[in-house]
Amino acid sequence: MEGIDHLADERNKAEFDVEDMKIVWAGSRHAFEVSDRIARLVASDPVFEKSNRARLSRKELFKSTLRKCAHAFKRIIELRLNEEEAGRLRHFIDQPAYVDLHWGMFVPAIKGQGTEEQQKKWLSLANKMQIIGCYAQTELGHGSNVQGLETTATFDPKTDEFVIHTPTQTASKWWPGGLGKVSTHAVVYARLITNGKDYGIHGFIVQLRSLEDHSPLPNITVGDIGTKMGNGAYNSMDNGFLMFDHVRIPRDQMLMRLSKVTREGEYVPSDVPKQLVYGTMVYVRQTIVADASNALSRAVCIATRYSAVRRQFGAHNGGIETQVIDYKTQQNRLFPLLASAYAFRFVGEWLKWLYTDVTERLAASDFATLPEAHACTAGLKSLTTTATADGIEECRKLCGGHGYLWCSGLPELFAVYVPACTYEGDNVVLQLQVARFLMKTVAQLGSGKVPVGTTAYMGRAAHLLQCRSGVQKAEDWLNPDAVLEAFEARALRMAVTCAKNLSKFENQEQGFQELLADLVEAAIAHCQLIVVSKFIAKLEQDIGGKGVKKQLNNLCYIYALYLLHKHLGDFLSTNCITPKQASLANDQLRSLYTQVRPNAVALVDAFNYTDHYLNSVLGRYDGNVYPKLFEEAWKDPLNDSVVPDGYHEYLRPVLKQQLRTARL
Ligand SMILES: CCCCCCCC/C=C\C/C=C/C(=O)SCCNC(=O)CCNC(=O)[C@H](O)C(C)(C)COP(=O)(O)OP(=O)(O)OC[C@H]1O[C@@H](n2cnc3c(N)ncnc32)[C@H](O)[C@@H]1OP(=O)(O)O
Ligand SMILES: Cc1cc2nc3c(=O)[nH]c(=O)nc-3n(C[C@H](O)[C@H](O)[C@H](O)COP(=O)(O)OP(=O)(O)OC[C@H]3O[C@@H](n4cnc5c(N)ncnc54)[C@H](O)[C@@H]3O)c2cc1C
Repeated sequence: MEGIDHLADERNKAEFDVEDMKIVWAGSRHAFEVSDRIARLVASDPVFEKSNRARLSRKELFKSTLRKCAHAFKRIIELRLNEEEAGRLRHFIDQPAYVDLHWGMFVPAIKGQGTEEQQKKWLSLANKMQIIGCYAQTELGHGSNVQGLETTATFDPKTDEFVIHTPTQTASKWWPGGLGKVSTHAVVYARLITNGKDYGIHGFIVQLRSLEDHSPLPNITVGDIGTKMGNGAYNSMDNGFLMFDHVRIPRDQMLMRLSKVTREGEYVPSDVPKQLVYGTMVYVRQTIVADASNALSRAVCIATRYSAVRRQFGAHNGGIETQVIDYKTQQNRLFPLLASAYAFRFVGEWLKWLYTDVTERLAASDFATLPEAHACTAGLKSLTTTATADGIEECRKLCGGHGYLWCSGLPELFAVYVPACTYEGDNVVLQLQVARFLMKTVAQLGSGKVPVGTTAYMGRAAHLLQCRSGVQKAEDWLNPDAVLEAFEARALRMAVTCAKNLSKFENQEQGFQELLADLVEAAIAHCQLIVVSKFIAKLEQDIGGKGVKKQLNNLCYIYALYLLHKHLGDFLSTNCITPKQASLANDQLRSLYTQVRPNAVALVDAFNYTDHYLNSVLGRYDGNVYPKLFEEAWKDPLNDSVVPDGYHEYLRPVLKQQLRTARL
């Protein structure tokens, strides 16, 4: 029935003020108001309709994406939206597109690596979208191993130009988003060669297509790499391939903020760490962490509302059946994901602060915190995207059979999200960066250098290596010190064990390769500690609103104790806790699930998602699932006719054949 809120009873049960929680989730009242206004603007504009995306051919989908981007740009100008509002607009349009790479990587790469003069020239064009750019780093043969890239940029002093060339097939650029069909320009990463010497990977601005008719410029071969996983999903993006046949660009199109090539061809190395050439990746990894909570909360919102609507078993004497959300198994799968969504929100906020802080320090030539910023962005990108991709799939299963329908919103969300485990650095490769950072930190313990920031706990090694948890009853697991100590001791002990095992190898690099799997586990333990500690730190802030802090407290301990339960092997094998304490943690977890249960629907309402953004029949705000599932089914092209196309050619002859055979 239209107009009825099938989830009203659930909403009435809530023990906190949802409106206040919306502000906490958004980050501030201002952020909430901007998001709310822009989400409604998108939802009410027919050009941004997306419910039929799965039924479009790739070409139709791509053209509709171009239309949406053009319309969005028009609205941004008409409504004079600022940068923040424009970013929210793109977010709520919710269709991967070339603009993501233009604004998300091309512009930041120029900002981070271009000189002031270069920024002035290129950003004024890019900001008005008079040129459209992408980030062309990955090649067919190398993605993770950036130092292994093969594209060359050879300086020609005769003409004061670089010659950009693709020497082999594996050197072809492959994957850059926006490259395939749209970008007029790219920041191309290539090996800089001058005076016969290879100086490694540097960034160059290269024009790819004519600004008159969009055709590729001479000696450039460019196209789309093909259809990707899922219907709709990431197929709105033109990930591309690109080959150069001795393409010439002026010398001043090398991004020269960090290092330079003079008119004479002399290479002038940077007086800042060369790793700053990777700065765009640090920036984007930070935004990916901030985005993980968006994707996970969206899936959790769908699964929670549907779990409250769906009933199976448990009816007695003709009574009403049990809501599946009341099964402890459902809660044990769903509530840790709800808690993770909030946890990732807060760690994302903190990482944004860390990124801003390191950027300011770099501007003042203080490079001390760069390794930590790299480790945190890499490790948290890996941790949050892995958990989010797995979490979306778990939400699909939590919705039973109907979760597998495209109109549940979950299959497409998964297909769009899962490459986040690979792009901006494969998640295992990134955890190995964290492991290297941890091994360095452990090696320095006792040298007088005090670990700071996220590794400060390692400075308390004497205590953490021998302490035993003091937990004696289930409620003790709600003590932040008890939780933090267990997570710190586990992370430190795993890192120290790896370091000890490494020291048994004569060749450290060989040892590192041998211990890769353990090192990744140690890195994950360290990153989980960061998330837990930032959630606990959030609770120490002044959070107002009726009952809001209590709910966040419950979610925080669900997150921590669920991790403890999931990684029990780590905690027990490192003697951080006893089996009895593990069992008490489980008791506490069950109690927290009971406390969250009446608030579950309100906790997902606090995400403030419009039905347009969710695009899910199962996650509808009003919970009116069943009639809408039918409506969706009737819309399917297969139901356009009662007898399907192909009946006369392929079905009737078979049926007739069977008839004849049966008569024999
Ligand atoms: C909401 C808005 C969102 C906008 C964004 C839209 C998203 C759109 C979706 C997709 C876009 C996708 C884009 C891409 O995928 S772009 C390509 C990304 N590619 C990668 O991430 C490659 C992964 N590989 C690497 O990052 C590196 O090569 C490495 C980390 C694996 C290092 O390899 P290695 O060979 O060991 O190292 P090096 O010799 O190169 O350097 C070692 C040295 O440098 C330190 N270091 C490495 N990376 C960084 C860094 N980023 N910052 C600072 N320092 C770094 C490393 O720690 C070593 O330090 P040392 O031990 O002290 O020597
Ligand atoms: C949707 C999508 C969008 C993308 N957009 C862009 C873009 O805009 N611009 C761009 O330049 N690139 C882009 N990429 C490319 C992306 O950055 C790379 O695919 C990514 O960095 C992973 O590199 P790879 O493909 O070389 O993986 P590989 O390194 O080949 O990984 C294969 C396997 O090897 C393992 N492995 C690799 N090295 C190690 C190691 N040292 N130790 C242990 N295990 C290892 C990995 O864990 C993985 O299991 C995109 C990719 C995707 C999927």
